[in-house]
Amino acid sequence: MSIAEATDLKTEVVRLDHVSKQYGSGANALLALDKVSLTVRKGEFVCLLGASGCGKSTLLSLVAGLDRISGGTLDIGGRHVSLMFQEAALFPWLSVAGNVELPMRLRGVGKAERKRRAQELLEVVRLKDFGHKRPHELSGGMRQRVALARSLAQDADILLMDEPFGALDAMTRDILHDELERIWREQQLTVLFVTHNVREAVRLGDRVILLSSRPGRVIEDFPVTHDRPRRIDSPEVAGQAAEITDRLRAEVARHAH
Ligand SMILES: Nc1ncnc2c1ncn2[C@@H]1O[C@H](COP(=O)(O)OP(=O)(O)OP(=O)(O)O)[C@@H](O)[C@H]1O
Repeated sequence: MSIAEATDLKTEVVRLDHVSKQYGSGANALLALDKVSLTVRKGEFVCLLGASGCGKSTLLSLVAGLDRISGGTLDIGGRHVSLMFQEAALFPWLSVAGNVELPMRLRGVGKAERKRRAQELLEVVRLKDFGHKRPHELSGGMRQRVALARSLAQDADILLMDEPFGALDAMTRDILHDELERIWREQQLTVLFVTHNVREAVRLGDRVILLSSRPGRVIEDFPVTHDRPRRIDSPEVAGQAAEITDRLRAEVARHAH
């Protein structure tokens, strides 16, 4: 690796400094995030973990620019983000290829180039023969692959993923972990990934950031250094997941008192 590349890898692409988010005002005010500070570097895979309602989705929507922060600073340096959710939310009247082409159509990419790129992305997610199908003809796992291809079609600098595999069975999820890890490496993506699932976070992340119960604050930032590709059922992943789960349980119990 050249020095330039090494420096590039250290570039911070997302920086949150004491970011707070309050919904509503007065008696209806709800503090969802409280002075959250975190950075994500180029090429990093960062998982966000926390109890239900701690503000994980709020944090992603702030980074995506879908909502405004109430305090602190948030800087993504004008980079482009794409957001992927638990439900694929594909357009049922468009073919699979049409769904993948859509972000390019909106950007004004010409038809031939769009078709070429959509086919390339369908190959990346291993759906090259399914471009002509309609979303309802696919399984849940296949639909999430299409959603991933559509996210990649946005040519974003940062991929924001909100429990993208939460609705899938364990086996399908396992396969998609492998696929996402491969694509992340090949395409040198930067990923901010929200999950409830501690093992999933350790399986995928370079770091696992634990948020407190509402209002969300960063309570711990766990580096994950096990060799890749990892297996979700490996002793290393299970061991670190148990450690993080204990920390999460302690936090949930603290909040319950
Ligand atoms: N648009 C909104 N208006 C008002 N309150 C909101 C809004 N969006 C989220 N909230 C509240 O903010 C808090 C954080 O919600 P958020 O969805 O970010 O949590 P989460 O950690 O993603 O939850 P889960 O893990 O259950 O998906 C919750 O109490 C939620 O009710």
